[in-house]
Amino acid sequence: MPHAAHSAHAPAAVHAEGIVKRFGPTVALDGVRLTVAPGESHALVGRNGAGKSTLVSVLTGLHKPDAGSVTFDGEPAPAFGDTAAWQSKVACVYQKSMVVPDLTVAENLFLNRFDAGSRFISWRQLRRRAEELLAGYGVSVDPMARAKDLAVEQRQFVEIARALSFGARLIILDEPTAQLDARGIQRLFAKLRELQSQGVAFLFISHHLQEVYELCTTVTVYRDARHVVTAPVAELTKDDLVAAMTGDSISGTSQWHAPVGPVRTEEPVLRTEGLTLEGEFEPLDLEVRPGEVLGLAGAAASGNTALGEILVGMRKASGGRITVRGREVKPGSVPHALDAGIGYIPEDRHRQGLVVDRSVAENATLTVTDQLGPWGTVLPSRTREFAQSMIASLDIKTQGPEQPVSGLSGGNQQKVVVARALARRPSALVALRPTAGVDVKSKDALLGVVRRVADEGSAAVIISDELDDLRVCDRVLALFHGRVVATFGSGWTDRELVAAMEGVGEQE
Ligand SMILES: Nc1ncnc2c1ncn2[C@@H]1O[C@H](COP(=O)(O)OP(=O)(O)OP(=O)(O)O)[C@@H](O)[C@H]1O
Repeated sequence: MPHAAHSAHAPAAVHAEGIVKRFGPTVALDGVRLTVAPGESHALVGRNGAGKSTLVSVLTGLHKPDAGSVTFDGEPAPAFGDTAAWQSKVACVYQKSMVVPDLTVAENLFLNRFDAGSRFISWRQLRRRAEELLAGYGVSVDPMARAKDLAVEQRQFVEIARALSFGARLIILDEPTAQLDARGIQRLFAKLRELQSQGVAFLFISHHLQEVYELCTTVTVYRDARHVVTAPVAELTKDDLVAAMTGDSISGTSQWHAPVGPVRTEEPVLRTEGLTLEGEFEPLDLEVRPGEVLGLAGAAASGNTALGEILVGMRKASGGRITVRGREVKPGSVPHALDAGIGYIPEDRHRQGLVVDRSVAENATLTVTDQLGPWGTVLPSRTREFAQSMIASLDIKTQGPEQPVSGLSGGNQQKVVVARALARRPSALVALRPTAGVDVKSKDALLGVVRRVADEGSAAVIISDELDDLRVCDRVLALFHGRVVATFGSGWTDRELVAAMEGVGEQE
């Protein structure tokens, strides 16, 4: 090998040096570096807006840096715009799928890959080639299955196999576990370790520091567009890592539990009676009192998400009813749920949350325009003022209320979604996995806001499988296969709650 003469080590899978990237007045990357060794699993962590996604765009050829250099395997990165050449070096598996849902796995694997000479490729041939390719990477997925019918981690395997088949030896995973349950995560990690042993390198971006410790050997921290530290994971405690991310030393907050308050006797704000959705969850009577945060814990297919979607009017129950402060809510209608006082923090900001080309201020006030001026007029000053208070209380990193939401980092966009839900001062706040994609420190701030909404007399429901989300709850119901299998006060241990969500908890 040409490089071997110079170094005992193989050249880095990727080496980036002095990378600068500006968006107008924003410096998204300020001379950062990153080196990932072959076969290494390297974590990149940082708070929302630190520059992680921007670096990924630079490393995958989507953004041209204003300064700096990138090499793959010791060779200069391909020319900007030469997509095929970039594909042979690196690929990123995003939270949002890049596969075409209606096509089969085989078709997705070979999409845009037939040269003119192979126009008449037969289905049988396509299938055989797909089978070989998948088997080559130890991926057991039916090549004839439609992509949309795959489990999330199977879809990720297909995307990884596709990238490797182009020759890439570096795979970037951007929050890959966001939509996976505990078993899915273990299957994904097992596959990543197997590929790593074959020399494939991974750059792993996650706000779940626990996963960083489980999977990665090295970690790099960025803060405010700058490189802060690169170190073996084993040499940094979780507190060190958080301190590097935030620039100060905070600790212990994630272990915080809601204090045990007095038993509340007021009439419930939110109540369900016999609420059910056939095939999703069994009839359920819930009562959430003023000042209470109720957690609905459950893994994928537990029914907790369907229940949340019914509470906020996105789906219609097959039986039962919902009342807010004694008033029945018309089923299956988001506007009616809003009118009844139900505020909603959705899970998927890309689809349900925002009008991305509008400003932070406009998005934050979308549900309250009737309160921002007399007779239906919207006073810009009032809108700005309201947005500014939200930016401060949720710590939204933005140039100001006028900045389009499209220019915010993912986690900061999620905070705008939260601001919008809070704007109406809802009687009952329903949050679906509210902190997905939000950094550790903002997570605490955001959950603190939910807690505060309740403390001021509203009811709140958090639907999640994230233990940190559930820690702020006064009471947690664990759902498994559509049934409540356990109820916890605020003193549960991680083990017992996880066990209940996995269906092995003690029955009540
Ligand atoms: N297209 C864009 N236009 C303007 N500003 C942008 C654009 N993309 C990113 N930025 C800004 O660059 C900075 C870095 O954003 P980036 O998305 O890289 O952060 P991140 O670390 O990935 O955050 P998150 O954890 O929230 O995803 C932020 O201040 C963001 O507002």
